[in-house]
Amino acid sequence: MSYSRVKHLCDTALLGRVLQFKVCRRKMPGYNMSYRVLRPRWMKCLPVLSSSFRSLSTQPAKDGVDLSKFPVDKIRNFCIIAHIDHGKSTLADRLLEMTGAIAKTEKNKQVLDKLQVERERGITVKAQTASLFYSHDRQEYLLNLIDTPGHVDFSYEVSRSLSACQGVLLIIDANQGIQAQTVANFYLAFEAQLTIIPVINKIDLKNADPERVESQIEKVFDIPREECIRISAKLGTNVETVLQAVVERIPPPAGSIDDPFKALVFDSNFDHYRGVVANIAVFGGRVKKGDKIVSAYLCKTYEVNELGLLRPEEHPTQKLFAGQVGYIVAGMKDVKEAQIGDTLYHQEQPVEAHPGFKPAKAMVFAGMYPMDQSEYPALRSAIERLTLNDSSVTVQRDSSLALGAGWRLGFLGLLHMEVFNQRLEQEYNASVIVTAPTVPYKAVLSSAKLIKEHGSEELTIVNPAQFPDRSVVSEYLEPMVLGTILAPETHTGKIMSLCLSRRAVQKNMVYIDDQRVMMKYLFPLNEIVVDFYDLLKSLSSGYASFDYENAGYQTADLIKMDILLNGRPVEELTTIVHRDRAYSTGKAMCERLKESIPRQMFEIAVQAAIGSKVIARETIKAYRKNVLAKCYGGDITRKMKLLKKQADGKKKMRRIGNVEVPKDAFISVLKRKEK
Ligand SMILES: Nc1nc2c(ncn2[C@@H]2O[C@H](COP(=O)(O)OP(=O)(O)OP(=O)(O)O)[C@@H](O)[C@H]2O)c(=O)[nH]1
Repeated sequence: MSYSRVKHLCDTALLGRVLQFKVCRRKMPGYNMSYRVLRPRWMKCLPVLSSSFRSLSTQPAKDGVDLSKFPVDKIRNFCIIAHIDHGKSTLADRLLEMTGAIAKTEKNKQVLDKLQVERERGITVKAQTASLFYSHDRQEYLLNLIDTPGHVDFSYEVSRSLSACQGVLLIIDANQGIQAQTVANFYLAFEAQLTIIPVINKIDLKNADPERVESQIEKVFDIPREECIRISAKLGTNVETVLQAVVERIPPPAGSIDDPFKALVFDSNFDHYRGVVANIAVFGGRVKKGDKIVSAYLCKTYEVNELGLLRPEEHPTQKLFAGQVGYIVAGMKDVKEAQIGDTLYHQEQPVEAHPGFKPAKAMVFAGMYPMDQSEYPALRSAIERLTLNDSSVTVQRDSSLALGAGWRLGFLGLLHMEVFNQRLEQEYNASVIVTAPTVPYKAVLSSAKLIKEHGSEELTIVNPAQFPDRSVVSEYLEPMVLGTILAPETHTGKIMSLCLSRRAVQKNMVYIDDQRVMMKYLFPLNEIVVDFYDLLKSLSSGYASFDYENAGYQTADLIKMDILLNGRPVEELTTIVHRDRAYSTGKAMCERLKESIPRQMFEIAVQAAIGSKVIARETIKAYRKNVLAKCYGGDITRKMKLLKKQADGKKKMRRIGNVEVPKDAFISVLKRKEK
């Protein structure tokens, strides 16, 4: 068997089955077995093989399960939503263990957080699906669980996942109580008209106060306290009640097996061997291997090569039926073919397409360039594939004088941008330069010529280098967000002054109980995007939480500020600032750059300028060789001559010297230190 064939089989889990057979025959533990049955040439596949084995060890039962025995009324589709770190992934682990989807071992921790970046950062960034088999009242149920991220930057993942569900488990930490993302996630589920089951987690903690949390839930969400379930996901306390509540309270999906086949693509990723793997929610009918299906988006026909359940690893089955959630591989080789939000139907039975998802609104834009222009094609394909898995990123071609051809990418927030960058490096081995992030400003043009050129009076500016001059603009607009802050009452003073310093306007303030306050502020997005959350956390000793939603645009007095290194403008560091902030921002950026740029053999002048007027300056001193070291005593004029020669040399170097700006300086220059 050839190497590529083995690899292919591993990926399609066929080899997994062959090896499983051998494991059973020789009665050996699956893990070690993999090394024994391999021939030396196959050893190269070990990483892939071991992951196949891991998946085998995590899904012992229900091989070849007949999904037709789960009619729609025996199916429940639900999401787990919560604020960051309230225990979604831990509860998902318990549910997987209790239903036998994974083995109960120490190693099986946060199994749904599969990405390296998720494990390293300890956060979920990607929603993950797992199908569970559960018996209740002597009836077998198929439960499809979707674990979602908690951070505001990934809320698009949450809203998409909700479209495949009829209910949610809203997890709330028994110690921290309701937090900003709890409120935001509650409203997402509420607007989608889903059944909400409040689950109070971490009751094992010493400071847990489930009573208080129940009162908060009653007050803020108007859900009676009797509906709350108290659990400890870590210890498994009362988790069985959660499963029962899922079956009893969440309605089964609508749709019938007799309807024409209709499925919504709610997520997808790219596999090197099989092409696009789409996660689907089947709204009606059934689909099987070999069926000819059509993508409503492109009107292209495909043949189904593989389909199955996610448990949480792929688990191929023969068919998928109405109400079920699973994956499908249909020979889509191009990333553009798998649009998230697309509808799939049978070739002979066209159906009305699902309206799809509202496109994610990018909040932060940054330039992304290859380290070396020769890496451009590889980076382009990496970005295309990663954006398939993360459809909330917008991509536009861009180029810069200094960095060559690249892209301008739009993200939902700074963490989203950092995670995307990290995934590019870890999953695609791509090394990139990311420029200073900016928010999408708008300019209302007054020049008829420009209006004609752009085809509209309003111009959105995602690249500060293209900021139009005041002379051709009647007004500038900046994006606003409505921020929600939840914090202990004792910290409100400090939080209010932080918000004021960010040009925020208070809209509302209510007590959610006798200790915690919920405040609403209207912020200019630019003021919160880089470092606001970190500062809020640090000045509230980690107790405040923050979430925001889009609040349109407002007129603002904006100007473009250039950063010059030795008199040369660095286009990638150009920023758009509010006029009142220009001096303080310019000064802070120069100071930050002074800290981030390493000293070189020549002096570097770091300047911030508006037009031709320099508003701030810092100097990075040159390394200096002691040219007088060998001059023992002697005439002063000789010393002066040596020093002058050195100074002339430095001047020349400074003129021709190229200042290298370190990669991370582009973001760090924008972070402000709060006094
Ligand atoms: N004491 C205690 N700790 C818990 C419990 N449930 C979760 N934790 C801990 O809380 C931390 C966060 O848990 P996660 O499951 O990663 O939380 P999450 O909500 O999935 O986090 P994000 O995906 O980042 O939003 C981990 O250190 C868990 O061990 C619990 O019932 N009791």
